[in-house]
Formats: sequence, C-alpha cells, structure tokens
Amino acid sequence: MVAQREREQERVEEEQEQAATRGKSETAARLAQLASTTLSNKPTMGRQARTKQADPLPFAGGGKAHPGAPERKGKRKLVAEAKGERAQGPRATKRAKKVSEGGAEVKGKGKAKAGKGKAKADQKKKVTDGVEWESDDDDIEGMKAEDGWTDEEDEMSDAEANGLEKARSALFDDVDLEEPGAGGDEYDDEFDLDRADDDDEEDLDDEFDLDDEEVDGVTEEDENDALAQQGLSKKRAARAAAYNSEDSDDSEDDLPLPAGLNPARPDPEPIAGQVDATMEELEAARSDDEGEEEDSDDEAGGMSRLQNGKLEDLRQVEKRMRTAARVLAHWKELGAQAGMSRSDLREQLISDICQYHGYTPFLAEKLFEVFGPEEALEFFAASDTPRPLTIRVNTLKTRRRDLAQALINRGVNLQPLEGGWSKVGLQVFSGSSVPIGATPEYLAGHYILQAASSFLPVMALDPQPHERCLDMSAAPGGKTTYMSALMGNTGEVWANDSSRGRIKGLGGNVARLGCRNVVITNVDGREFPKIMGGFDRVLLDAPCSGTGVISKDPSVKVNKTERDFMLLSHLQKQLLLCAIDSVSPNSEKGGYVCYSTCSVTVEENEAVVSYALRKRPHVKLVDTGLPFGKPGFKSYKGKEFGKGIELTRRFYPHVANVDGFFVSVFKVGKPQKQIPEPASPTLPFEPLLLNEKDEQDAAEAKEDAPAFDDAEDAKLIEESRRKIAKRKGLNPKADKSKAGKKARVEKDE
Ligand SMILES: C[S@@+](CC[C@H](N)C(=O)[O-])C[C@H]1O[C@@H](n2cnc3c(N)ncnc32)[C@H](O)[C@@H]1O
Repeated sequence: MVAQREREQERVEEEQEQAATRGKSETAARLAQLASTTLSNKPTMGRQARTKQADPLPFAGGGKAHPGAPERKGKRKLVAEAKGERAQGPRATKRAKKVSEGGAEVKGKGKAKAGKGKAKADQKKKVTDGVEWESDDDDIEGMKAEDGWTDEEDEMSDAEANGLEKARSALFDDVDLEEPGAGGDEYDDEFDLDRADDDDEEDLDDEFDLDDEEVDGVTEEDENDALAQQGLSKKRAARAAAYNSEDSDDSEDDLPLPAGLNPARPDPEPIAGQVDATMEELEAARSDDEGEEEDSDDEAGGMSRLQNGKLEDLRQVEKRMRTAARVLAHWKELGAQAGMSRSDLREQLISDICQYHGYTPFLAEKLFEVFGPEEALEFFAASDTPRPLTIRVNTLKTRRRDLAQALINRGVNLQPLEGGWSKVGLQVFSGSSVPIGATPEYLAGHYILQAASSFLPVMALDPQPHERCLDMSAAPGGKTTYMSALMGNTGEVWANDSSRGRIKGLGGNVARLGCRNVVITNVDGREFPKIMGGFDRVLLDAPCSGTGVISKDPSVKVNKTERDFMLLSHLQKQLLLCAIDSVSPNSEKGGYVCYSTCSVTVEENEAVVSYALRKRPHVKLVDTGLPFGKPGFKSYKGKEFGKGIELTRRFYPHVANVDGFFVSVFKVGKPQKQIPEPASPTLPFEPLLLNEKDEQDAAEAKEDAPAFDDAEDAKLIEESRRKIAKRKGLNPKADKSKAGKKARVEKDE
C-alpha cells in the first residue's frame, strides 16, 4: 500500500516537473508575444510620414517645447554627451537589435509551446480591440494549477528570465525603468518621442519600431510574417499595411497624425463616376420616405422613431443624411440633379441630424458650420460613441510599467496609449470586472482617470521644475496634478477654481496623488493678477460649452443656447487677458500661457485667441509642440484670426478618437507700455452658472460657507496653544501674548 502511494507520488512529481518546464516556456513566450504584439501594434510610420509630421518648430533645439524651455536630458543623454558620443543613436540601434533578438526568441518559444499548452493558451486569449491579450496572473495561476506546475519551478533559468525582461522592457519603454521622484529622469525622456533633432529621429524609429526601411535586418514584412506565424490577428497585419500606405500618401491636406490616431479612410472615389450612383441613392431615399409608413415598422425593428406624427426608420434617415451631405459637399458636380435648392437640402439635412442624433436645431447648425457637411456627420457620429477609457500614471508615486503590471495582476486589460504620444497614459479596456476607480493603486494615488486629450494642454504648457505656475480654472485637478508631476513636486502650482463645490474634488485629487507643491485658491480667475501675479506659466483650461465632450455629457446637445455661447466667449476673453497679465514679464525660462477648451466652436477658441492678440500686442502665438492635431482656423465666416493662428491645434473625436479639444500657447513678452488696469470683470463676480450641476454646487457652497465667529475662533486658538505648551512641558497658563510678555518683563524688573 505504502509502496503504491510512493509510486503514485513519484509519478505526480514527474508529471509536475514536465508541466512546469512547459509552463515556464509558455509564460516567457506569452509575455514575449504580448510585447511583440504591442510593438507590432505600434503605428507604422515611414520616414516620409514622419518628415511630413515634423513641425518646423516643436522640440527643435534639443527637444525644447518652446524656445527658452530648458532641455530635458536623460541620464543616458548626459553621460553620452559627457563622453562626446551621440547619445541616442547607438542606443536606438541597440534597442532595435534587442527587440529583434527578442522577436527571434519569441518565435522560437512560440513554436516550442506547440500542442496542449498552446491550445490552452489560445482558449485563454482575451481579444480586445483586435489585440490579443493573455498575460495576467490569474490566467497564469490557472494554468499552473491545471498543469500541476510546482512553485519551485517558478525559479526561471537565466535565459528565460532574460527573455521575460526583454519582453517587458519592449512593452513599456525605457522611461519606465527610471526611478520615480522629484525632478527625476522620468521627465527627461518624457517628450523624447516628439523631438525633431537627429537623435530623436532615431528615437522615433526606436519608439515605433515599424519602419518601412530595414532596421537591423528586420523589415516590416518580416514583422508581419512573424505576426502571422504567431497566429496573431490578421486584422492587425492589415491595419499595419494600411498605416504603410498612409505613410506614402502625399496628398493628405490634414496635418499628418501619428498613425493609429488617423483612422485609415478609403480614398474618395472620383466624383464624376459617382453622380449616377448618388442620384440613385437620393431617389431611393425619397421613395423609401414615401413607402416608409407601410414597411418601416418591420424593417426598423427597434430603430423607428415618431417624427411629425409618423414613424420614421432611423436607418433611412441615416442613409438620407449621408447622401445629402455628399451632394452638398460636391454641389457643383451633383447639385443640378438634386431636385431641390441647396438651402432646402441643407435644411433637410440639419433637420435629419437633429432627429437622428438628438440635437437642438441651433447647436446642430452651429456644429455643422464648423465642419461642413461630410465631416460634420463624422463628428456627430463620433460624439455618440464613448472614447477609450484612459488613465494617467502619477509619476510622483510610481512608474508606468509597475502600475501596468499591478493592474494586469488584478485582471485589468490595458495597453499603452495608441500612437505612443504619451508615456504616462494607459488605455483600459472594458470587460474586466475590476472597478478601475477603486483599486488599491487608485486609492494610493498611483493614477488618475483622465481623458487622453486632457494631457495635451499640460504637455503644451510644458511646466518646468522649480517654476511658479498658475492653473486658473483647475477643478477637479487632472491638469493641476499632471503639472505638479512634471515639476517633480518642486516650485509652486497655484490651483484656482471659482466653484466652491468643485474645489472639494480638486483638493481630494491633489492629496491622493501626493502633490505637495500645490496651493489651492477659490476665487474668480478674473481676480488675477490683482491678487497675485508674477507666474512663469499659466494654464487657462477655460470653462466652456463642452461641445468636444458630448459623448460624456449628451445634455450639451439640448441645453446650450445662443446666450450661453455669448456669455462664455465673453468670460473666456476676460479670463485669458487676466491669465496673460498674470505672467511675469521677467520670467527667465517661462513666460507662457496655454489657453485650452474642450469645445470645438470657433467663438470659444480662435475668436478668443484673436481677441487676446489684439488686446495684448506683447504676446504672440507659438507652436504647441504637440505631435498631432489640426491647425486652428485662419478665418471663419469672413473673419481673419490674426498672426500665428495656424499654430493653435484642434483635436477631434472622429479623427483621433480623443475628446474634442482646442489648445493654444502664447509667449508673453515685455509690454511696450503700461497694461491698462487688469481686465476687471464686467460680468457679475459670481461664477457663471451654466447648468443645473453648477447651480447646485453654488447653492451647496453657499450653505456650506462657514460664518466666521471671531470669539469662537479665539477660544479654539487658545485651547490649541495650551495643548501645545503642555506637550512641550511648558506652563500652559503662561500668557504668551505681547501684553503677557511685557507684564513678565516688568515683573522681573
Ligand atoms: C474645463 S473645467 C476645468 C477642468 C480642469 N482644468 C481639469 O483638468 O480638471 C473649467 C473650470 O472653470 C471653472 N470656472 C468657471 N468660471 C470660472 C471663473 N470665472 N474663474 C475661475 N474658474 C472658473 C469651473 O468651475 C470649472 O471647474
């Protein structure tokens, strides 16, 4: 009996040993595959595309966001410079080599794990956004249990550990390997990616890794083959191919986006060939309309809607909108056959937009005018779709790779932000049951939930360690805390907001993220610089209509009126002048104001910027240094917007899958003559209340507002003084006041 049990035991151990060997290879291979997936998923940017993308100004001269901004140098760069080498070239080549070696290793191990293990791994793949994810510890634990993997076998051979390390560092960039901390090197490399000098060209190669040219013998084709060999999504390979073809497209009139942000769109067919087809569509849409009452019920299923007393199929409306937009956009070619006047067709289209997307005619028309017929439809559709959930890593407390690992261990599906333009952003995929706003890492302040577009104004402002900065309308503090992190908790960030209710959230975030260089104030921004000035940099992320974030707050579709836009534009102009006037004319490295909104309307953006240029001739627009975004409008409805307006940037949900945003940066020079009295509020001092929430906040704040009671305060102060004296072993009854001291001196004498 005993002998039988021993034999059984031996058999189990033997099996466990074999399974463990299998399991280790699988883990290494899976992580390596994950890394190669991410790498391959990085956008493909040919040299041509990158050259197109590089703006003449951003980050020139060693990666300075603005002339005058100190160059941020990583340790490696400094050491290399001290040695008189080109800092990044060899590193880039080395890293590319490392990756390609890693890639080869991946293939080897991938092949090695054929059979049972692979079938299991395949079962466990999570497919998110066309990217296959399979590395999380629960899965690994599960596989361990299934395969009888013993804990001793967790000890990996050097080669395997090496493979894992390579895979990890390929997944999360080198910057993540740097130690966090004040003024640390994590920001040194922060913007490496965006710099335009020679070294940075190599950084770009390095970062995106997929080049149409050969890098150390690994071609794009090889990588695609490798993907296919690893059984990875063909869709992705196709996407990579699409990026390639985009790279070679010279005819793009938009500023090129980082590939991956620029959804590959099919080339429009030549208009001439479309006339007949389009007219057929228009006809079909009309006859659909006529027959709609009979068949819409069946066809539409849940998509019909009561309109003017009759049921209308939303699919028909959508089709009609597309056709009308195309005809309007190519009126010269198609208009003659439209069968109605241009203005009637336009009116019909706007009415359809209101019906289909749920806007008031006023706002539908306003946004329609910003984009024009065809792009407007894309904008409206994108504004009905949620943006990816993103988080920003708080580099004051952790590193991106550590946070990613911790969250993956909890079962969160994530990946670095698409496009590689931020090294502190992570995209979180839905599907995991982990509440991303309540993990221990969240509570410990290792990250903040923040929309990717909200990183942009801070990147553009580029605050430096030891500076004195103002965030004029800061609540709830996404940008304040990012500024604080970029400044490494040094210098000062004055975070102001006029809403008392929202200040609570700001304070909470500042405390949770451990921002010790932040001071919070609660005044109307138009009180600056009267109450305080002399800042190196000022961020004005202005109160706005929120037309860029309709996917988050659809109430904007119906609650904004003409008057709101008028008041907002007025307030934004006043705040911007105050922001400019708050900048020190003697700031050594700074002297910048970033004006941003999460709105896409012209009166809240270019019109405000243009007003400031007129009223403050000592400021000029400079490049935002941001790697993507469309240039601001030079003119609109016959109005010209002043010099440098094309340096401002517009971001759209339908183009870059980020919230709609506007970002501009002013360099503030020395005023030629005395600036008139700081623009004093012509609106009531009360913050502008734009919606019910603001009104509630204001009402609560009024209720909460403490009535000061001097007598009670004096009692509390005295009590606390006594306690402190007692703790220090002093006589708590001794009178420490001036009068008491005087009395004691007189008594001693
Ligand atoms: C777009 S939000 C700011 C978001 C913030 N920058 C962030 O990233 O978390 C605009 C803010 O402006 C504030 N605000 C409105 N009127 C203001 C004024 N006159 N002065 C200062 N802040 C104002 C609002 O309370 C609101 O919090």
